[in-house]
Amino acid sequence: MRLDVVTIFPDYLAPLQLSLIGRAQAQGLLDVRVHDLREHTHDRHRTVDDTPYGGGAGLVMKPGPWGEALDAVLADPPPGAGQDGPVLLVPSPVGEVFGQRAAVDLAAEPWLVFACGRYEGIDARVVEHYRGRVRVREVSLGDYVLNGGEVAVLAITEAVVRLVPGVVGNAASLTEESHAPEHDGLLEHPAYTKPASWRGLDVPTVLAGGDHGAVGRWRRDEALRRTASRRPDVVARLDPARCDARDLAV
Ligand SMILES: COc1ccc2nc(C(=O)O)sc2c1
Repeated sequence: MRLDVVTIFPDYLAPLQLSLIGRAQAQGLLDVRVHDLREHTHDRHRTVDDTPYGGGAGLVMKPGPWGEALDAVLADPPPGAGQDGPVLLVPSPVGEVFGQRAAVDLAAEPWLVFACGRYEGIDARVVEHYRGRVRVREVSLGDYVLNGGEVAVLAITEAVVRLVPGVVGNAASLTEESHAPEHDGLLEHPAYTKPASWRGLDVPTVLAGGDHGAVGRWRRDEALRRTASRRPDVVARLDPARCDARDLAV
């Protein structure tokens, strides 16, 4: 997978060189390229923003530098980019809320390009223009507002890249996690390790009993109970063929 990130704060993306994502690059599973938007300005002050048409507070990112930056990225496709080209992801408070389903879909893409906005956002014509050239998805981490897209890029990249085959050592663990489609999107059951008793709190006896069937049932019940009590929105979109009200009445 190739990831391109265009930003005015390249150093913000330094964590992509660490840990799991850094290791994926060393293994050749991932090619991350961070581009400084200011390299596509031509004035002495390297200006990337200006006042909004129609007035109002704040500044809007100019379309010119974005057009040059994204054109330069698109002009250098990775091998295997395919006919569809990249998915252009634009983190934004007005975007679709990013979730595990989107992470799974994006993990199957050979090429993702992120456009990190700052200030009051990017001139709307940039998204409009590129919708005619590539698949564009405006995405938000949730119903709150950050100062820019970089934090969202770090979160989305981690959620997506860990699903790329070979990146996580034990791929089986991915199917048992919260929100995993293989886990019906439920929240994960509680986890325990040694010692069996800690500060008067004991590990549930079923987990130490060696009855794998009973452990599996206990874990499923705990996942259903947690999901029902904490995430009614997740319950609302469960597949009734796999989880019905009886299951949730645990
Ligand atoms: C100007 O660029 C921004 C500003 C706020 C913001 N908030 C996000 C979020 O996911 O909450 S993405 C994002 C991008």
